[in-house]
Amino acid sequence: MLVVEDLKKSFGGLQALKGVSVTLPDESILGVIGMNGSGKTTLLNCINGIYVPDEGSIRLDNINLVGMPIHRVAARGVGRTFQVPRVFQHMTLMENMDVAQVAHDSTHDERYARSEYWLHKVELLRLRHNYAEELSGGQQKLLELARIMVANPKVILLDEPFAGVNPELAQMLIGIIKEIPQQHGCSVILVSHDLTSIYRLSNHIVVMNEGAVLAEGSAAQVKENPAVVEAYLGA
Ligand SMILES: Nc1ncnc2c1ncn2[C@@H]1O[C@H](COP(=O)(O)OP(=O)(O)OP(=O)(O)O)[C@@H](O)[C@H]1O
Repeated sequence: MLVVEDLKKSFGGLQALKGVSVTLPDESILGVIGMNGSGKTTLLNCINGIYVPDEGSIRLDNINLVGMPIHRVAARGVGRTFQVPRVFQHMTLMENMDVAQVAHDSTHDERYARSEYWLHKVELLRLRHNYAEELSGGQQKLLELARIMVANPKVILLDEPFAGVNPELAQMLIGIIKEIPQQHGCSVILVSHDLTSIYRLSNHIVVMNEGAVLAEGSAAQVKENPAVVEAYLGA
């Protein structure tokens, strides 16, 4: 379980997170929505160690991640994708997948099989010897997801996975994300402006507004919350 408590982060005079608390139970999907600039990406950046929060705690299975460098947070089982995918452009897809498993105590054959499994899942296996730079933007997002999943994470943080992805690939992505908690024992924090996908996928939704949690609950609860409708959905 990932528990974030009272997280605060400022950039100069701007308070991007004003005391945010969220809980991600095991094998679940937490959707995070909110207007531009409400602090969603900053929350992810604090969780995976890109930023050190000013205050608050982030505990994964009771271990505080605050202050850990990014690679150690990753080694604890936190995977992350970005709004603009960060794959290794000048490596082949298989090399990208292999790099993600360097810390793993497994044989070359085991790593190869896992790489093939995930590339097959995201329907990129036929391109496994191509360079990542040859992929479309949407395919790079799929590769990035495959690359974090091949490392066998406990928690993945997905930042706008559907942005810039064509509808067909987005449907495939939704299907893959949906089965990750139960099939792979991994929880998901999903940040997206795509409300339809958020409502479809999330067990619980947090609505952020100006660096704070404005509301949370099920899709139905969030949709009916007057504060949410006024501040966000009705905007
Ligand atoms: N490194 C940084 N330096 C200065 N300000 C930053 C930095 N990162 C984020 N901010 C500011 O913090 C606030 C929250 O930004 P953040 O990217 O977390 O919002 P967001 O909800 O993810 O927005 P969007 O939906 O547009 O991606 C914004 O005002 C942003 O300009």
